[in-house]
Amino acid sequence: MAATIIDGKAFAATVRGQVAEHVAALKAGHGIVPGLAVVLVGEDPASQVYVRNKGKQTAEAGMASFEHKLDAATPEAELLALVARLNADPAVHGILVQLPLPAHIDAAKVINAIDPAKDVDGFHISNVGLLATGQKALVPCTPLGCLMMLRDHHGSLAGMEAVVVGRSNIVGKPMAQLLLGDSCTVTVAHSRTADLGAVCRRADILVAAVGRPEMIRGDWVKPGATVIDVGINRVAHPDDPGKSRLVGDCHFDSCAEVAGAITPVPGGVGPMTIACLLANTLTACCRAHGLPEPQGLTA
Ligand SMILES: Nc1nc2c(c(=O)[nH]1)N[C@@H](CN(C=O)c1ccc(C(=O)N[C@@H](CCC(=O)O)C(=O)O)cc1)CN2
Repeated sequence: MAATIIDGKAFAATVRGQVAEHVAALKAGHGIVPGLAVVLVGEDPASQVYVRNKGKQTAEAGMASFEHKLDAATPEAELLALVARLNADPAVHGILVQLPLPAHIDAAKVINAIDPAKDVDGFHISNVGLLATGQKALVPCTPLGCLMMLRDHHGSLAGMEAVVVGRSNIVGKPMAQLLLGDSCTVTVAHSRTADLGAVCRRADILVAAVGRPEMIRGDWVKPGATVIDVGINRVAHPDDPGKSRLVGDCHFDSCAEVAGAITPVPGGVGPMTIACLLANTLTACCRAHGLPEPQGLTA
């Protein structure tokens, strides 16, 4: 294996430490405690784990954590009423509705009901538009985490050729906007791109967010490229089909033989998602109170 492993778990701990320092200063200097409200509808096991971790890490950073767990059959109107209450609550600076939502709820309607200034997921159409037009926005946490890791590894990204594989609203599209903002030359590819391998081989920075286990293999990677694997896919264990294991969208061993640097799964992009959620909550709090934003924790 030739590649440097980009340790997202360690980097996320550093980011959380920086957030905690800012939070302590806000408390000491201004008596302000940033607050994050997380809303979970239903009992999806993975979502329950993510929401529990969000609450724990929010409290560890010194922020106030408000958890709202609703029954899977909660009517959409009830969820919208909760969002309206959180929008009006001055102790809440960030609101996150855990996805996916049950099928009877219109996720876009709920997301767009969140006050954009409290939309720490960066999914509200106002934040999407602000990011797309290069204005100050709240930025989706997973692509923000990828950008932080890339800046940390490379310094400047200007002039680099970036290929993002995946076109989701949560990762692919905002990732492309962020890389453009850092002056990369950006291609957005996807599962139906013609000769996807040849497109990927152009990339100095290859971001895989296509949701297909181990689809990208080493012969699609340009020698020395930086590979950011956003995929989190649970697959059967090869030695014991009764057990499962997590793999990314990249075939780690073959990609690591060719890449210059690569994020592992688990322990790469995933932990950065929650660290950036804390960073966004801090940013939203500072903006709400007209205070300077933390440096290095925003796009
Ligand atoms: N409202 C939102 N919903 C969802 C988001 C989001 O950003 N906002 N993202 C994902 C889930 N997610 C956070 O919510 C998330 C996913 C994965 C991880 C993580 O740390 N993964 C670990 C592995 C965890 C495991 O063992 O299963 C890793 O990659 O190392 C954190 C957060 C969908 N919903």
